[in-house]
Amino acid sequence: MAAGNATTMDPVLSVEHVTMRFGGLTAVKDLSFTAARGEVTALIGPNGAGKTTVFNCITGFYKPTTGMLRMTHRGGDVHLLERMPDFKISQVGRVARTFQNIRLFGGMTVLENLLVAQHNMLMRASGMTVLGILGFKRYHDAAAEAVDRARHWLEQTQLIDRADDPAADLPYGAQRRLEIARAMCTGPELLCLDEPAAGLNPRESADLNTLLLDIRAKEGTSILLIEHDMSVVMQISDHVVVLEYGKKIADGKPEAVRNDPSVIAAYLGVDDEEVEAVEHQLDAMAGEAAQ
Ligand SMILES: Nc1ncnc2c1ncn2[C@@H]1O[C@H](COP(=O)(O)OP(=O)(O)OP(=O)(O)O)[C@@H](O)[C@H]1O
Repeated sequence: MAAGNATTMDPVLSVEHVTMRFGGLTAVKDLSFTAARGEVTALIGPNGAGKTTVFNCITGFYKPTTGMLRMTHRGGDVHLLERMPDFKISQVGRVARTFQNIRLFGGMTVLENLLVAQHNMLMRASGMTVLGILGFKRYHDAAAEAVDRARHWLEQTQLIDRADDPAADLPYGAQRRLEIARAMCTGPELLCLDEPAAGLNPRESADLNTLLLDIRAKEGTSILLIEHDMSVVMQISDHVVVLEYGKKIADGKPEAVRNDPSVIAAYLGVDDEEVEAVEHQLDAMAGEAAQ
């Protein structure tokens, strides 16, 4: 799917004039961008650019100092995330996330990790335990659905054979997939992934691309991604937003952003005037390599 055009796109998340200050430090400055429904939007930028801070605002870890985070569901319901307590952002806002540093329950089995993720839904079905204790059908149905959903995501992430193993025993790449499975078990409309390819080998990184494209195509889930691995960004993103020192410096299709002089300058740490010379050098090197 093509990157959204701001005037015609169907927005799932609109970040509107968000600023986040920590004391005297402004980590994010008047940031606005839109993530379109059913697309993969990548948030990139050099270290310390403010990417994780944006994620933390979207997912309720921080309340932005100013600005709005408007989540629009498929049915048209609108939720202002900055006004919600963080537990409601997953449950009501239908935003799920993974973390830069994997955060699983290492002592629990792989399957249990996915059932814990559905705890809120099970608690509601249990009438806050009373119906569960009394053995009501509604609770049993919800519990069976939770197991089915967990199995589905274990199959999608190729972890079904490890369902009964402690999560901590999984290899690193499998733990990253389990985090994505766990997030998907909550039925999100927006899946936020903080550096999902970090630490993966090229094969695992390619498998991750396939998994994310499947999630987008089969579930219609919109994805917002922070990623340093440009091969992942360029291969699966429909739309890229670039931050530098908390400010947006580019916003568009991957190929346009990749060739944007201010983005090249931000990544290479050179002034705008020097970018042209650097681009010539890169072109010359690419030409030599092709011969
Ligand atoms: N809780 C906090 N208190 C104070 N400063 C913070 C806090 N969280 C982030 N910052 C600062 O905000 C700025 C942006 O940090 P952030 O982690 O959002 O950047 P990033 O783009 O995600 O970087 P990286 O790619 O290295 O993860 C940095 O200067 C960081 O030190």
